[in-house]
Amino acid sequence: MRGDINGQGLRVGIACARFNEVITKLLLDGALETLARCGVRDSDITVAWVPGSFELPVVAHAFAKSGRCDAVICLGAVIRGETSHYDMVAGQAQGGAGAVSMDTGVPTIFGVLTTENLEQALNRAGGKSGNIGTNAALAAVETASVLAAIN
Ligand SMILES: O=c1[nH]c(NC[C@H](O)[C@H](O)[C@H](O)CO)c([N+](=O)[O-])c(=O)[nH]1
Repeated sequence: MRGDINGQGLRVGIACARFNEVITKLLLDGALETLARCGVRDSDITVAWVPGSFELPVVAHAFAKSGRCDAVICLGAVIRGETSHYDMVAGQAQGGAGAVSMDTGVPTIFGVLTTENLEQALNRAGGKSGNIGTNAALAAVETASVLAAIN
């Protein structure tokens, strides 16, 4: 069984962290462009900005429990050089996103960069290593497709 990347009719919630917005805006741009390429209508996409990656899971959970989202994407950038609590922020974002998926059954995609420095983040936000926002959007559409086939 394989999912496809046909996003027509798919409703997507995106929780995006404002912290390191210079990076997360690029991730969001990549995700939105990819969702459009997959056929997801603009009107079926809701973007919610949160202060930082630590707050992503609670908003992702609200999207998933609303009954109005077939997939949820969490976008953020946690950069070690800027914080002494890097592991806590990154851990909450990762663990929280996974918990939302398992708690609700709504695919909640972890599109949060965890890097050592800004350069590594820029490379993964549309630079030479691609765009994690694009990858997250594709994962959201494909996983929703697989779940639709199973259910
Ligand atoms: O998304 C991030 N939030 C960060 N902190 C804010 C955090 O996510 C919460 O918004 C804050 O702790 C308030 O709860 C970061 N740093 O601290 O460096 C970071 O690198 N990335």
